[in-house]
Amino acid sequence: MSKQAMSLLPRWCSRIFSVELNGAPFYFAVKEKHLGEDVPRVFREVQNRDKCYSVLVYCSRDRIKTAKFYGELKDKLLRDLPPECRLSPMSSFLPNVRDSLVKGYFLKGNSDTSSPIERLLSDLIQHDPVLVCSYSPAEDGQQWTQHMWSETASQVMDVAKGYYVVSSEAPEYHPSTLNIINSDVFYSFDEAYDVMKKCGDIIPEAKAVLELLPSRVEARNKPDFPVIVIEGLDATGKTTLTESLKDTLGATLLPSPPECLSPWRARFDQEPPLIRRAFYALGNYITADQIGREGMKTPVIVDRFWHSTAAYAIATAVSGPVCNLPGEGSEVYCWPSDLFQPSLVVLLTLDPEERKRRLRNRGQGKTDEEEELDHNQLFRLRVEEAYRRISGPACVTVDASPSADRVLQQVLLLIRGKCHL
Ligand SMILES: Nc1ncnc2c1ncn2[C@@H]1O[C@H](COP(=O)(O)OP(=O)(O)O)[C@@H](O)[C@H]1O
Ligand SMILES: Nc1ccn([C@@H]2O[C@H](COP(=O)(O)OP(=O)(O)O)[C@@H](O)[C@H]2O)c(=O)n1
Repeated sequence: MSKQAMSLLPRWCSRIFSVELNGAPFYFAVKEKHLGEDVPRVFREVQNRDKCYSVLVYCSRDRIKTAKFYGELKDKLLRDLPPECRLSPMSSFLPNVRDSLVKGYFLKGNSDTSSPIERLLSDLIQHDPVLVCSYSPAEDGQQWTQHMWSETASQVMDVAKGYYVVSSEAPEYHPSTLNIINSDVFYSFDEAYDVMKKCGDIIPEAKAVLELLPSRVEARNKPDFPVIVIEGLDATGKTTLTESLKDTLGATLLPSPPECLSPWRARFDQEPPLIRRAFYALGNYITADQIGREGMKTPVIVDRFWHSTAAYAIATAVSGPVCNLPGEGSEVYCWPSDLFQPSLVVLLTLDPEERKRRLRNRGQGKTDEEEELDHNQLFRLRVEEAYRRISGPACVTVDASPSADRVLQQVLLLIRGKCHL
């Protein structure tokens, strides 16, 4: 077993494991002895002949490589595993301990598929940063045990001792919230810059992005004119409103991410969250630099800014219902201390049905496939709630369902009240 895998072991029995089945997490722990505890539900539903496995990707010191590998692992498993094998997202963590989350997959196969699955896992453990365990019924037939695999120079074998798997309560903090800071959301220019810089060797476009960045985050004077950010989900009317505000106020309109990043956006959208989110975070600093210049001449309207970066990142990192989000007031929702703070942030909200209607009218209604609807609904609710929880500045919610002109008037009232325009 590699040194890095060994480093996960000392607190192995303090770790909780979570398997996500149909979007719901099932938690279990491992113990050296069992005292008649319940068999975890994940295993209770498994048929007699079935065998289960877990593949966890442990974090090497090279975060970029780990993030890339995690994304590639899913593709590899889906491609190479027998089609009957069921693959579910899985994680292991120390309850409520920051940065303790390791992610992976839970595999369920039957006796017909165990040989090809085990061949694939043997190959993985020898070449990649993974920790593999298999799960099978214990001798008494009542309990299930976890056996950790170990790779030696020539073969893969079970570590002799098995651990019993027992049911575990849901932790206070949803596991996916443990690693958000500086992996999904960046709270300073330097943290995001560091990720982009390290990407330079494997993603040539990262170098081009670095060249577009302001040479340093300058402590500019506050712009003379107000800076107003318009936020909201796709099709809530941001483009319509920002164009009208620009004309009405004689303002400069800046999109975020800035136009200079457009050629690279599709490229970074394909990357794992660590890299993708660093790209968007850096975009805000470019926009902030532009705000600093334009805000000396005219009012500035910004189409999306840090609220979007953080809210989408948090809502994607966390799965399930809104209650899984980090609680209100969590440091996760704090504004980066080195990022320009706008005078006003307006969040446009819209009834889901009306939003869908506007998406359809714009000719982009194809994402609303029935089977995805539930998932999207929860995602939408998480984004909106994360928007509302972000502070420093917090956003002011405006109902975007009235006519475009009435929404404009409503926002102008807010601007005049807050920014003395
Ligand atoms: N207040 C409004 N009432 C009705 N339709 C609107 C309103 N604002 C925008 N729209 C229409 O809804 C669609 C989405 O608006 P858009 O401004 O492109 O949203 P976003 O920039 O937030 O994606 C467009 O077809 C637009 O004409
Ligand atoms: N400042 C920004 C703007 C967008 N984004 C990301 O861009 C996506 C939304 O872009 P979009 O193309 O749907 O935006 P619009 O079509 O609404 O302008 C979200 O996934 C956000 O994560 C960001 O992270 N930071």
